[in-house]
Amino acid sequence: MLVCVRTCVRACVCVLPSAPLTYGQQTFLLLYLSSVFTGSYTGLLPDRNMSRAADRLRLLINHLDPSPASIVSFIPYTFETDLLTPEQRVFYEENGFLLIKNLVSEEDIDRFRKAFERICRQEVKVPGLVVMRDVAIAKSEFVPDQKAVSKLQDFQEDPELFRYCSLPQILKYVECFTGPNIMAMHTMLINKPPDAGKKTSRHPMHQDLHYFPFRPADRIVCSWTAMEKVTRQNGCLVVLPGTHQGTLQEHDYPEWEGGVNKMYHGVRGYDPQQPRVHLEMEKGDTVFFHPLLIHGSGMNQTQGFRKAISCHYASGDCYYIDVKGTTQENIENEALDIAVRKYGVEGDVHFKDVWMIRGRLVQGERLSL
Ligand SMILES: CCCCCCCCCCCCCCCCC(=O)SCCNC(=O)CCNC(=O)[C@H](O)C(C)(C)COP(=O)(O)OP(=O)(O)OC[C@H]1O[C@@H](n2cnc3c(N)ncnc32)[C@H](O)[C@@H]1OP(=O)(O)O
Ligand SMILES: Nc1ncnc2c1ncn2[C@@H]1O[C@H](COP(=O)(O)OP(=O)(O)OP(=O)(O)O)[C@@H](O)[C@H]1O
Ligand SMILES: O=C(O)CCC(=O)C(=O)O
Ligand SMILES: [Fe+2]
Ligand SMILES: [Mg+2]
Repeated sequence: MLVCVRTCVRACVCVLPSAPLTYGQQTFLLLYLSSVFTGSYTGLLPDRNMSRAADRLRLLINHLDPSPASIVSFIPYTFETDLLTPEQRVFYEENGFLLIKNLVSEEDIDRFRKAFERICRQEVKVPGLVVMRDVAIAKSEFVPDQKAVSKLQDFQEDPELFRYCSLPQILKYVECFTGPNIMAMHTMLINKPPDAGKKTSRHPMHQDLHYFPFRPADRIVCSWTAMEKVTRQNGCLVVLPGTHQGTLQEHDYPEWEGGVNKMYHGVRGYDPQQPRVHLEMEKGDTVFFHPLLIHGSGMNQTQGFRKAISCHYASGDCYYIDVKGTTQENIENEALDIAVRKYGVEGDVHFKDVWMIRGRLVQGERLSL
């Protein structure tokens, strides 16, 4: 029983037997729950919900004896809505991702592709947009423009591309993870190029939370939509199921001979022997994943550019944290260097400002982000 409580802590409350727990088991569970609620656990609740959390804890305590089964509805990773089936909720709890087939229409994806091409042809100028070239291409000789782009970052000011972030069918899922107040914090269109022979088209295994100076992690989710069929051949997403239950790890540039793209940090000491899952997807399929889930993508061994569009969402009542003195300090410094160059601001700019100015409300109220 205790093992069950410890390993499936988040889901355990939904599988607790209705038989009364022993005194020791109750103590363990209560200690665990209170560490969750007081924030010593990574998946802590937002500050402003503390009093509600305390009420809930009191409620749980009252319910524990004699009937622990009455705390059935407490599943912290997802919210109860009419959308997710119990199987889908449990799948996300256990694996840290959820794949929904055929969520975005062909028509929408074709429109995003056209908007992307207009940007590559430099027919539109989008404020704040970062166009990234693959490091192998950037360092080689002339490459025609459309083919040189490996990633668009920060398309929040392009109305057509940003439509992706507000698609009602996406937001309905996002709400299950963030709750009703939703901020689009980071936008990306990835145009993974055919590998130029140096394996630079790989994206090292990482946790997206490394880049984010806001919490709680459990109220952040990424949606990633395949804009065409993605396979192991053209470098689909690779995930390590269940790693979202761990903590944020140290990230660094991997030591790759052929070079690594700017800011492509990987988890330090990545063990390639760990069981991984390749997420092959059809055009329009969408995966939602937790920011602690370790993921990356392999090299693109085809001649096509593998396209995907994505957005990171966070609950409007997430709050910023100071990452000084944490494992995230290295990415903060890099991001601030780029921000100083990009926005031409000196001195008093903070990591959180870089996020605050890019975040956009897509549903409900903008609270602390
Ligand atoms: C305000 C922005 C700050 C941002 C902050 C915060 C975080 C962003 C990530 C959020 C993450 C969310 C989730 C997880 C995401 C994981 C990722 O995807 S991380 C990777 C994201 N990558 C970036 O954000 C990189 C952004 N790119 C850039 O800033 C630029 O494209 C650039 C790499 C700085 C290149 O600038 P540019 O001026 O356009 O390029 P050039 O003048 O041609 O080259 C200058 C110099 O840089 C070399 N170079 C070019 N491309 C690359 C590359 N891809 N990788 C490494 N180096 C590159 C180029 O060779 C030149 O070098 P030289 O030595 O001077 O010749
Ligand atoms: N040292 C490392 N640090 C972080 N991530 C790594 C490291 N080495 C490989 N990876 C990542 O592991 C994932 C798997 O990559 P890789 O290209 O080796 O295999 P694959 O494409 O999944 O399968 P295969 O090429 O065998 O068909 C990719 O995300 C890759 O970037
Ligand atoms: O599309 C990919 O290759 C992975 C992108 C990714 O994980 C990221 O940018 O955070
Ligand atoms: Fe990522
Ligand atoms: Mg590969």
